[in-house]
Amino acid sequence: MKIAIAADHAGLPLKAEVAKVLTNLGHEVLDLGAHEYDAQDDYPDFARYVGNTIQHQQAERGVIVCGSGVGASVAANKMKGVRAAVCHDVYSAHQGVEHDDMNVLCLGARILGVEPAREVVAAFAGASFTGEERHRRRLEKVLAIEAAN
Ligand SMILES: O=C(CO)[C@H](O)[C@H](O)[C@H](O)COP(=O)(O)O
Repeated sequence: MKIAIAADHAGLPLKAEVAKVLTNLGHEVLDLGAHEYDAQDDYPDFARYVGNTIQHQQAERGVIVCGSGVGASVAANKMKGVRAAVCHDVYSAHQGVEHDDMNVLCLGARILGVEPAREVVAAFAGASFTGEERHRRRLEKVLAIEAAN
């Protein structure tokens, strides 16, 4: 799968680990920066880069890393077609895809250690939307909210 990743200054060190995990799992990683530390980096810019690649079908999924994961998810969810969430546990990371068709995982590098982050990223990348009727019904309702606003 093609997965876009990005991070602000706070998420930069963890982004490198995310890239390694995904590459080792056989995914194609599109690294949208930051590529060097700059304390003036702003997380909405990186959320937008990832969201744009998903909107233009240049990647199926994305991972955005900031300090807490919160800003990245708030910004990414403003973009049509993006379903982002902060997940710092393995269950949410796979269930969010399986039930909610989450396509962007947001991580907080100031919260989550490297080892748990590796497992969370692997769970996210390894999961698929189940497509069960109740999940489709709920997803349609989410998409209707998006379309109406
Ligand atoms: O955690 C974040 C947003 O939820 C981001 O990493 C922010 O950029 C964070 O606020 C960074 O804080 P800093 O004091 O500018 O390093």
